[in-house]
Amino acid sequence: MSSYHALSEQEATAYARRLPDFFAPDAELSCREIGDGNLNLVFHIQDQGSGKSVILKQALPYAKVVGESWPLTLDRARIESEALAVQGRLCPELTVRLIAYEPELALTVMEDLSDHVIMRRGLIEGRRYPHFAEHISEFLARTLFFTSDLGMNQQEKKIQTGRFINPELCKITEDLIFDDPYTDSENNSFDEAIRDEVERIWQDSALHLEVMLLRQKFLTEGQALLHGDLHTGSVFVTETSTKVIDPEFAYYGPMGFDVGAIIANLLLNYAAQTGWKEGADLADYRSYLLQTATSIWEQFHVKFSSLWDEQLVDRMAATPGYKEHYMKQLLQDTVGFAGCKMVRRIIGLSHVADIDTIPDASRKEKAQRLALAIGKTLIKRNRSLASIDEVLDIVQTQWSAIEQGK
Ligand SMILES: Nc1ncnc2c1ncn2[C@@H]1O[C@H](COP(=O)(O)OP(=O)(O)O)[C@@H](O)[C@H]1O
Ligand SMILES: CSC[C@H]1O[C@H](OP(=O)(O)O)[C@H](O)[C@@H]1O
Repeated sequence: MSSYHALSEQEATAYARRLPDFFAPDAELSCREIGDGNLNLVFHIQDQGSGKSVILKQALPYAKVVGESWPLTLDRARIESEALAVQGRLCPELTVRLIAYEPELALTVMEDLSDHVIMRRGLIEGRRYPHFAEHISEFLARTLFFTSDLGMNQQEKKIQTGRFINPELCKITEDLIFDDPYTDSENNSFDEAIRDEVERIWQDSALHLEVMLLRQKFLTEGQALLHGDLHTGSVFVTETSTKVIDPEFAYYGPMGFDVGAIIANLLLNYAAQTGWKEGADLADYRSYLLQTATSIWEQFHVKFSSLWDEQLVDRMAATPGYKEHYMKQLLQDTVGFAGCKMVRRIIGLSHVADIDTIPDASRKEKAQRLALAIGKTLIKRNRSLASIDEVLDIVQTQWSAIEQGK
C-alpha cells in the first residue's frame, strides 16, 4: 500500500474497487466527497448498476475546518476505527458497521448509512425520532458500563486505556470547551449582537470555578471509554433506527461527558426552535425535545443500574449506598458537561447549524441568548442537582425569562 496522502475521488474509487468481495470487478462506480464535518474527508462510492455502496473516511494531517495551519494527528483514524470496533461489539445495532481500516492511509471503511439522516438535520427540519431515547440510552449504558471498572477487569481496563490515549483531540476539547469560551480567545467566534452576554461570561468567576471543576474531571477521570464527541451530528437516525458514527475523540474519560453531550445538543435545538417555529407547533416541539432529553437520562439510569445489579465485576462496588452515590455524581457531571457543551457552541470556534442557520437575525440572537442562559445555569447548578426534573425547571425558567425579555 502506498504511503499516506490525501485521496482524490478517483483514488478513493480505485481503493474501493479493490475491497475484497465487495464490488464486482467490472462495476461502474461513482464517487463523491461528502464530508460536512470539521476534520476529515468522507467519500461515498456507489455501484451505478447494483446500487451497492460504501463509505471511506480519511483523516487529514490537519483540522479541515481550519486548514494546514492546524496540524492534527492521523492517529485519530486508528482511535476511531478501534472505538468503532468496541462499540460495534457492545451495541452492533446502534453503531455504524466497520468494514476495514487501512493504517497507511488513515482510512476507515464503513457501511453506507445514506438511508438514514444525520440527527441534527432531522431536528432542524422538525422531525421526531420516537425510539431515539431508547436507543441512545442503550448505547450509552452499554458502552460506558462495559468499558469501566464496573463492567470489565480493572487490569484489562488499564491496558485498554493505553490504547486510547488521544492527547491532540483531548486538547481540542480542553481548549474549545473548557477554556476558550471563558476568555477573549482568538479561537472564539460569536455574533457582536451577543457581546454583552459573552463579556459577562468572561467576567463570571463563579461560573469559571464550576467549569474548572468539570475541566478537572475531563483531564483526570478515566471512568470509561467515551465516544468523546456525541453530538447530534454524530448520530444517524430514521424513525426506527439509530446509528452512532465518528468516535475519533474517543478516550478514557468521565462518563457524564458523553451523556451530557447528547442532551446538550437536544437543548441547543430546543433553544433554536424559537427561531424556527411559533405558537402551538413551537410549544409541541419544545415539549418533544425536553421529553426526549429527560427520557435519555431516565432510561440510561435504569439500564446502567440494571447492568450494575447483574454484571458487576467488582465486589466492593456492590457496597450498599455506592451505586446511589455514583449515579448522583454521574447525573451532576452530565448536567455540568451539558452546560459546557452548550456555551461553547455559541461563543467558541464550532457552532451548531440549528442556531447558526436561523434566517432572522433577532430570532437567532434570542436563540443564542437562551442557549447561553440554559448552559450557564446548568453549569452553575450542577453540583447541587439531585434530579433530572430540575433540568426541566431550569430550561423552562430560562425560556420564560427570554420570552419576557429579561
Ligand atoms: N457511514 C456513513 N454513511 C453515510 N454518510 C456518512 C457516513 N459517515 C459520515 N457520513 C457523512 O459525512 C459527514 C461527516 O462525517 P463525520 O464522521 O462526522 O466526519 P468528521 O469527523 O469530519 O466530523 C456526515 O455528516 C455524513 O453526512
Ligand atoms: C477543530 S475541531 C472542532 C470541533 O469539531 C468536532 O466535531 P466534528 O468532528 O463532528 O465536526 C468536535 O466537536 C470539535 O470540538
